[in-house]
Amino acid sequence: MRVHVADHPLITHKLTVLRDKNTSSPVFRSLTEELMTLLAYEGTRNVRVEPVTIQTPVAETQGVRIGDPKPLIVPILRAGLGMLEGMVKLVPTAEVGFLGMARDEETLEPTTYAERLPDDLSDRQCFVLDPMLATGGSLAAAIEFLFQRGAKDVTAICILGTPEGLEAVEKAMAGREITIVLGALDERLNEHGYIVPGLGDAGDRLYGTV
Ligand SMILES: O=P(O)(O)OC[C@H]1O[C@H](OP(=O)(O)OP(=O)(O)O)[C@H](O)[C@@H]1O
Ligand SMILES: O=c1cc[nH]c(=O)[nH]1
Ligand SMILES: [Mg+2]
Repeated sequence: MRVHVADHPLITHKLTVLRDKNTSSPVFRSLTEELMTLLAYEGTRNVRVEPVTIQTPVAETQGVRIGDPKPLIVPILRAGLGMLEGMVKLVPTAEVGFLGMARDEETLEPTTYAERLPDDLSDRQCFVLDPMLATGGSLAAAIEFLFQRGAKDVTAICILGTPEGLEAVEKAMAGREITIVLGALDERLNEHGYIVPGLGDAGDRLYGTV
Protein backbone atom coordinates (compact mmCIF):
# COMPACT_ATOMS: atom_id res chain seq x y z
CA MET A 1 0.00 0.00 0.00
CA ARG A 2 1.44 3.36 -1.00
CA VAL A 3 0.64 6.27 1.33
CA HIS A 4 1.35 9.86 0.47
CA VAL A 5 0.81 12.58 3.08
CA ALA A 6 0.60 16.05 1.54
CA ASP A 7 3.19 18.42 2.85
CA HIS A 8 2.35 21.90 1.66
CA PRO A 9 1.80 25.10 3.65
CA LEU A 10 -1.32 25.99 1.66
CA ILE A 11 -2.91 22.64 2.52
CA THR A 12 -1.95 23.00 6.19
CA HIS A 13 -3.33 26.53 6.25
CA LYS A 14 -6.69 25.48 4.79
CA LEU A 15 -6.80 22.44 7.05
CA THR A 16 -6.31 24.61 10.11
CA VAL A 17 -9.43 26.63 9.23
CA LEU A 18 -11.34 23.43 8.41
CA ARG A 19 -10.50 21.93 11.81
CA ASP A 20 -11.60 25.06 13.72
CA LYS A 21 -14.96 24.36 15.40
CA ASN A 22 -16.00 27.98 14.78
CA THR A 23 -15.79 27.58 11.00
CA SER A 24 -19.28 27.80 9.52
CA SER A 25 -20.82 25.19 7.26
CA PRO A 26 -20.59 27.29 4.06
CA VAL A 27 -16.88 27.98 4.66
CA PHE A 28 -16.32 24.33 5.59
CA ARG A 29 -17.90 23.27 2.30
CA SER A 30 -15.84 25.57 0.15
CA LEU A 31 -12.61 24.66 1.98
CA THR A 32 -13.34 20.94 1.53
CA GLU A 33 -13.68 21.51 -2.20
CA GLU A 34 -10.50 23.59 -2.37
CA LEU A 35 -8.54 21.02 -0.36
CA MET A 36 -9.75 18.31 -2.70
CA THR A 37 -8.44 20.24 -5.69
CA LEU A 38 -5.04 20.52 -4.04
CA LEU A 39 -4.99 16.83 -3.06
CA ALA A 40 -6.14 15.82 -6.55
CA TYR A 41 -2.83 17.02 -7.90
CA GLU A 42 -1.05 14.27 -5.95
CA GLY A 43 -3.90 11.78 -6.21
CA THR A 44 -3.93 11.86 -10.00
CA ARG A 45 -0.16 11.65 -10.41
CA ASN A 46 -0.57 8.27 -12.16
CA VAL A 47 -3.74 9.02 -14.08
CA ARG A 48 -3.60 7.21 -17.41
CA VAL A 49 -3.00 9.41 -20.44
CA GLU A 50 -2.51 8.70 -24.12
CA PRO A 51 -0.31 10.53 -26.61
CA VAL A 52 -1.91 13.10 -28.88
CA THR A 53 -0.55 15.28 -31.66
CA ILE A 54 -1.78 18.85 -31.85
CA GLN A 55 -1.01 21.96 -33.80
CA THR A 56 -0.02 25.09 -31.88
CA PRO A 57 -0.18 28.42 -33.75
CA VAL A 58 3.53 27.86 -34.40
CA ALA A 59 4.19 24.16 -34.88
CA GLU A 60 2.97 20.61 -34.56
CA THR A 61 3.74 19.09 -31.17
CA GLN A 62 3.04 16.05 -29.06
CA GLY A 63 1.09 16.10 -25.85
CA VAL A 64 -1.19 13.80 -23.86
CA ARG A 65 -4.85 13.58 -23.00
CA ILE A 66 -6.90 11.59 -20.53
CA GLY A 67 -8.43 8.97 -22.79
CA ASP A 68 -10.76 6.01 -22.53
CA PRO A 69 -11.76 4.22 -20.44
CA LYS A 70 -12.47 7.32 -18.41
CA PRO A 71 -11.33 7.53 -14.79
CA LEU A 72 -14.08 6.73 -12.31
CA ILE A 73 -14.52 8.99 -9.28
CA VAL A 74 -16.35 7.39 -6.33
CA PRO A 75 -17.32 9.74 -3.51
CA ILE A 76 -18.48 7.94 -0.37
CA LEU A 77 -21.75 9.53 0.73
CA ARG A 78 -22.38 11.71 2.57
CA ALA A 79 -19.13 13.42 3.43
CA GLY A 80 -17.29 12.38 0.24
CA LEU A 81 -19.82 14.37 -1.75
CA GLY A 82 -18.19 17.53 -0.38
CA MET A 83 -15.01 16.60 -2.25
CA LEU A 84 -16.61 15.74 -5.59
CA GLU A 85 -16.71 19.18 -7.23
CA GLY A 86 -13.06 19.81 -6.37
CA MET A 87 -12.07 16.61 -8.15
CA VAL A 88 -14.39 16.99 -11.14
CA LYS A 89 -13.02 20.46 -11.78
CA LEU A 90 -9.59 18.95 -12.37
CA VAL A 91 -10.75 15.85 -14.25
CA PRO A 92 -13.91 17.01 -16.03
CA THR A 93 -14.07 14.02 -18.38
CA ALA A 94 -14.19 11.50 -15.50
CA GLU A 95 -17.32 9.50 -14.73
CA VAL A 96 -18.79 9.48 -11.25
CA GLY A 97 -20.12 6.46 -9.36
CA PHE A 98 -21.58 6.56 -5.86
CA LEU A 99 -21.30 4.50 -2.70
CA GLY A 100 -23.43 5.40 0.31
CA MET A 101 -21.97 4.19 3.60
CA ALA A 102 -22.77 4.94 7.21
CA ARG A 103 -20.82 3.96 10.28
CA ASP A 104 -22.78 2.65 13.26
CA GLU A 105 -22.03 5.09 16.08
CA GLU A 106 -21.79 2.26 18.67
CA THR A 107 -20.09 -0.61 16.88
CA LEU A 108 -18.23 1.65 14.38
CA GLU A 109 -19.07 -0.95 11.69
CA PRO A 110 -19.94 0.51 8.27
CA THR A 111 -23.00 -0.48 6.29
CA THR A 112 -23.56 0.21 2.61
CA TYR A 113 -26.96 1.78 1.92
CA ALA A 114 -26.56 2.89 -1.69
CA GLU A 115 -24.54 1.91 -4.71
CA ARG A 116 -24.41 3.21 -8.26
CA LEU A 117 -21.32 1.87 -9.97
CA PRO A 118 -20.49 0.14 -13.26
CA ASP A 119 -20.66 -3.68 -13.01
CA ASP A 120 -17.21 -4.17 -14.49
CA LEU A 121 -14.37 -2.07 -13.12
CA SER A 122 -11.53 -4.25 -14.41
CA ASP A 123 -10.10 -1.63 -16.77
CA ARG A 124 -11.06 1.49 -14.79
CA GLN A 125 -8.85 3.72 -12.72
CA CYS A 126 -10.89 4.37 -9.58
CA PHE A 127 -10.52 7.38 -7.29
CA VAL A 128 -12.34 7.00 -3.97
CA LEU A 129 -13.12 10.23 -2.11
CA ASP A 130 -13.84 10.38 1.62
CA PRO A 131 -12.59 13.16 3.90
CA MET A 132 -12.19 10.90 6.95
CA LEU A 133 -10.16 7.72 7.36
CA ALA A 134 -10.80 6.97 11.04
CA THR A 135 -10.93 3.24 11.97
CA GLY A 136 -10.52 2.53 8.25
CA GLY A 137 -13.63 0.31 8.21
CA SER A 138 -15.56 2.41 5.69
CA LEU A 139 -12.67 2.85 3.28
CA ALA A 140 -11.69 -0.82 3.46
CA ALA A 141 -15.30 -1.86 2.75
CA ALA A 142 -15.58 0.63 -0.13
CA ILE A 143 -12.36 -0.57 -1.75
CA GLU A 144 -13.36 -4.22 -1.26
CA PHE A 145 -16.61 -3.39 -3.09
CA LEU A 146 -14.57 -2.04 -6.03
CA PHE A 147 -12.26 -5.07 -6.01
CA GLN A 148 -15.31 -7.35 -6.12
CA ARG A 149 -16.25 -5.59 -9.38
CA GLY A 150 -12.81 -6.30 -10.79
CA ALA A 151 -11.02 -3.02 -10.00
CA LYS A 152 -7.24 -3.30 -9.91
CA ASP A 153 -6.21 0.33 -9.84
CA VAL A 154 -7.58 2.20 -6.82
CA THR A 155 -6.49 5.48 -5.26
CA ALA A 156 -8.21 6.82 -2.13
CA ILE A 157 -8.03 10.53 -1.38
CA CYS A 158 -8.82 11.53 2.21
CA ILE A 159 -8.39 14.82 4.00
CA LEU A 160 -7.49 13.30 7.40
CA GLY A 161 -6.29 9.86 8.40
CA THR A 162 -5.05 8.02 11.48
CA PRO A 163 -2.22 5.53 11.95
CA GLU A 164 -4.80 2.98 13.22
CA GLY A 165 -6.95 3.47 10.11
CA LEU A 166 -4.03 3.10 7.71
CA GLU A 167 -2.97 -0.09 9.44
CA ALA A 168 -6.51 -1.51 9.28
CA VAL A 169 -6.87 -0.70 5.57
CA GLU A 170 -3.48 -2.22 4.79
CA LYS A 171 -4.45 -5.40 6.63
CA ALA A 172 -7.79 -5.58 4.81
CA MET A 173 -6.10 -5.17 1.44
CA ALA A 174 -4.17 -8.41 2.04
CA GLY A 175 -1.29 -7.46 -0.23
CA ARG A 176 -3.41 -5.92 -3.01
CA GLU A 177 -1.88 -2.67 -4.18
CA ILE A 178 -3.69 0.62 -3.55
CA THR A 179 -2.62 4.23 -3.07
CA ILE A 180 -3.84 6.52 -0.29
CA VAL A 181 -3.33 10.28 -0.41
CA LEU A 182 -3.92 12.21 2.83
CA GLY A 183 -4.05 15.92 3.59
CA ALA A 184 -2.68 15.12 7.06
CA LEU A 185 -1.96 12.10 9.21
CA ASP A 186 -3.45 12.87 12.62
CA GLU A 187 -2.37 11.53 16.00
CA ARG A 188 -4.90 8.84 16.85
CA LEU A 189 -8.50 7.71 17.30
CA ASN A 190 -10.35 8.48 20.51
CA GLU A 191 -12.56 6.03 22.40
CA HIS A 192 -15.57 7.03 20.24
CA GLY A 193 -13.75 6.34 16.99
CA TYR A 194 -13.20 10.03 16.21
CA ILE A 195 -9.98 11.37 14.75
CA VAL A 196 -7.83 13.38 17.20
CA PRO A 197 -7.35 16.30 16.76
CA GLY A 198 -9.50 15.83 13.63
CA LEU A 199 -12.35 18.13 12.70
CA GLY A 200 -15.38 16.42 14.21
CA ASP A 201 -18.06 14.77 12.09
CA ALA A 202 -17.31 15.78 8.50
CA GLY A 203 -20.79 14.89 7.22
CA ASP A 204 -22.50 16.93 9.92
CA ARG A 205 -20.20 19.90 9.41
CA LEU A 206 -20.86 19.83 5.65
CA TYR A 207 -24.58 19.17 5.67
CA GLY A 208 -25.94 19.44 9.23
CA THR A 209 -27.12 16.74 11.60
CA VAL A 210 -29.90 15.18 9.54
O1 LIG B 1 -12.90 5.04 9.07
P1 LIG B 1 -14.25 4.87 9.69
O2 LIG B 1 -14.17 4.57 11.16
O3 LIG B 1 -15.09 3.88 8.97
O4 LIG B 1 -14.96 6.28 9.66
C1 LIG B 1 -14.93 7.12 8.55
C2 LIG B 1 -16.28 7.26 7.95
O5 LIG B 1 -17.14 8.01 8.84
C3 LIG B 1 -17.67 9.13 8.13
O6 LIG B 1 -18.86 8.81 7.52
P2 LIG B 1 -20.23 8.60 8.36
O7 LIG B 1 -20.43 7.15 8.64
O8 LIG B 1 -20.23 9.52 9.53
O9 LIG B 1 -21.32 8.99 7.32
P3 LIG B 1 -21.67 10.47 6.75
O10 LIG B 1 -20.63 10.76 5.71
O11 LIG B 1 -23.03 10.29 6.20
O12 LIG B 1 -21.64 11.44 7.89
C4 LIG B 1 -16.62 9.42 7.09
O13 LIG B 1 -17.09 10.22 6.04
C5 LIG B 1 -16.17 8.05 6.67
O14 LIG B 1 -16.98 7.49 5.65
O1 LIG C 1 -13.46 11.93 13.31
C1 LIG C 1 -14.28 11.39 12.54
C2 LIG C 1 -14.38 9.98 12.42
C3 LIG C 1 -15.27 9.46 11.54
N1 LIG C 1 -16.06 10.29 10.81
C4 LIG C 1 -15.98 11.63 10.92
O2 LIG C 1 -16.70 12.36 10.23
N2 LIG C 1 -15.10 12.15 11.79
MG1 LIG D 1 -20.76 11.42 9.63
